[in-house]
Amino acid sequence: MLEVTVGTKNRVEVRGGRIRVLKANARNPNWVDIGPEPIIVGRNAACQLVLEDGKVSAVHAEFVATEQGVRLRDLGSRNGTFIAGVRVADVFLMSNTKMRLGETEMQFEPVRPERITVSALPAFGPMVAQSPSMRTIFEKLSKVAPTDLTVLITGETGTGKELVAQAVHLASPRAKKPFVIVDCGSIPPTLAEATLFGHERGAFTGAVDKRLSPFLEADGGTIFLDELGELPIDVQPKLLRALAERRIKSVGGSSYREVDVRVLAATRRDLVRAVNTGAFRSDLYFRVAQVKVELPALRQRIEDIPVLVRKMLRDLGDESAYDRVTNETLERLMRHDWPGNVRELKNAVQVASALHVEGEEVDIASHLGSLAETPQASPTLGASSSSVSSGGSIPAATFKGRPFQEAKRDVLARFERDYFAALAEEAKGNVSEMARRAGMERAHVRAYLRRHEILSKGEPSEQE
Ligand SMILES: Nc1ncnc2c1ncn2[C@@H]1O[C@H](COP(=O)(O)OP(=O)(O)OP(=O)(O)O)[C@@H](O)[C@H]1O
Repeated sequence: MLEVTVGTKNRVEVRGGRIRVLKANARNPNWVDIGPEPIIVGRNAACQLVLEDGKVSAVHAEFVATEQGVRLRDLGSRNGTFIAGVRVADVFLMSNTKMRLGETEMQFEPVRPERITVSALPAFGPMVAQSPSMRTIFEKLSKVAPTDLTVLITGETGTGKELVAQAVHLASPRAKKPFVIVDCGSIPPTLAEATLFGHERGAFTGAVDKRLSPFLEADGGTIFLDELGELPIDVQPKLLRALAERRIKSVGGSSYREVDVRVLAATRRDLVRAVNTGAFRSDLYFRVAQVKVELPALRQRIEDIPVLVRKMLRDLGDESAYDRVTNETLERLMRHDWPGNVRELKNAVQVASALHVEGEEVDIASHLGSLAETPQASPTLGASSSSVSSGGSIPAATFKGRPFQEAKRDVLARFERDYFAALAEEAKGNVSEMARRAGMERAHVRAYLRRHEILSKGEPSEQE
């Protein structure tokens, strides 16, 4: 059994360095240290290192100390980042290097000694991790949580962005006040302002009732702007003003109301690139990203898998089931690509835990991708819309003579389809209500609805 104890080592090592501009007349010719906090270099005055060069993009490149060396990432700049004449996108700098950003020559050198020790935590609220990258993030979150700083959380789908936001709220002095989620990805562009700031009755056609702004609902607490990158460009200045002035005015309203909310935001999109392409305003980006937290994909931190599995089984009320997860299973999990990240792992653990036979192995690996990869239930396998009978037994025609894994996937797919079709009917197509009843996140419910083409003729509704 793999060792999954966390909490013994609360410090990790990263390789740091320093950079400077080589031009004699540079505004800032001094060395800038590169630590575990990213240093953004660009023309925008809010960058940590500002370059006065018309060929440099507003937010051009980022340097950060990692375990592998200082990572230099071009942030989608127009004129590129070059090392020895080669345009680079994402590299690790290990030794003295000269690079060019736009027309600005820069120099990098590693620090001596190369390794910097930084604090790390094995858990933050409900989140656990073993990997140095996540434990460094937990350390950062524990420092940021008690403040009112805005935090921008980025990462692929299912990496835990919403969970981080909840955990930050719960670790803050605002914990007893509301935590309100606004899913910017599902706001129709024409209703963006009314959805963010509320509207008065009759303010526009269709505004039958007054609608309270989520900023007022969250007063004293935290507002979480999920999928911020999807916010329509024309409402971005209004959000920026609201954040800067800490007051809002509803659509059709006559006066401003002060609001006291802490703002957390998340996005799957690379917002910095969106800034460089003009799809996202740089001033709003810097206002929201006072602190940046980039959650690594699960495939980049596979050492977290055992502790996550153990935690998930514990949350399901059966931590001892971890003893029946074999090393082979954990190794298979660690080789998987995880397109759905921690959500995909949680899904597989839940299915494996529900289906496993008492006392036998908990075979999580055979339930991988039960959300993403399950084949559509075959129509040749019986026309009944419910292949799992009310007595719990499955008609033998469903699986007879078929390979076990394939048959199991089919049964699960049919179950998923029937479950979500019934749920959609009960909740009258309201995704938030479905999520509440199913005890799942809305994004997850939406993925199942899309997968099984439920509600595909009409838009799922998002009202709370
Ligand atoms: N470190 C962790 N420990 C335990 N559970 C986790 C962890 N990270 C994520 N999860 C679980 O994984 C699931 C997905 O997390 P979450 O919804 O926060 O992801 P997300 O990045 O916001 O996804 P999306 O971009 O699709 O909205 C949730 O059920 C969450 O509880």
